[in-house]
Amino acid sequence: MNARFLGIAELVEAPSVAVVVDVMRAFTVAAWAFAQGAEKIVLAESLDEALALKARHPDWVALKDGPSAPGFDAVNSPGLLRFVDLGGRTVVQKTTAGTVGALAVKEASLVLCASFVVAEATARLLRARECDSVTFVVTGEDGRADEDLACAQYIARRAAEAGTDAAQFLRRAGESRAASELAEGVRQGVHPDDVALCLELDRFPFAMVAALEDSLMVLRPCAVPSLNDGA
Ligand SMILES: O=C(O)[C@H](CS(=O)(=O)O)OP(=O)(O)O
Ligand SMILES: [Mg+2]
Repeated sequence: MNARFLGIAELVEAPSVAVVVDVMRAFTVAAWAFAQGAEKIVLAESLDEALALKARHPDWVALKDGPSAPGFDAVNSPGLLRFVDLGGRTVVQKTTAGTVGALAVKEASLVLCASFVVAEATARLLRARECDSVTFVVTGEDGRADEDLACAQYIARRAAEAGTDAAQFLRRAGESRAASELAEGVRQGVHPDDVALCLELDRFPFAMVAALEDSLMVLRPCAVPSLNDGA
């Protein structure tokens, strides 16, 4: 597989296949939202758009990163979201890096949103679709966030060879600036378990596919056949 790793600002043309990586915390949170029963996640362009969507659909759950704010129902924390029943709900998510990265590749023919908790399912979907050229979007810190780059490199390796060991990639993510900032209370809207939850390898068996639906970028879980199913 031909893999390239780009920051959001380096995306000059729409890739064919994009894997948008945000370990801490947008796409760990998104996976937890699906685990808690959410039907879909609308990725909002701005806080104003998130609030406008919420106003139009009062039953939707509006989620932002940083501290909570009027009009929003939840923050971008897996540790907090794992206790929320989202059965059948639509979540609207707006964050600094992850959602921006996904919206930057909305013209791609296949967009996967990923983190360590869905790494194997993401790699397996890339294999199943026989994707031989994949652009990994490293969303954090202008493409230099090591938790995102490590996860992207791990998924790329797993997509090419099933035997890759995750330990060194998880160690890099655990030593990243984002992990330190979350642990030290620099970031807001944080639960003490957030870093550990973001480093849980393959916590969930699904990948996450984003696609345009009526001009909104919508993220949905995607079941991936397990190895035992012959994939
Ligand atoms: O929620 C996060 O961890 C970050 C935003 S900040 O760095 O905490 O302000 O957003 P994300 O888009 O999930 O990287
Ligand atoms: Mg991030």
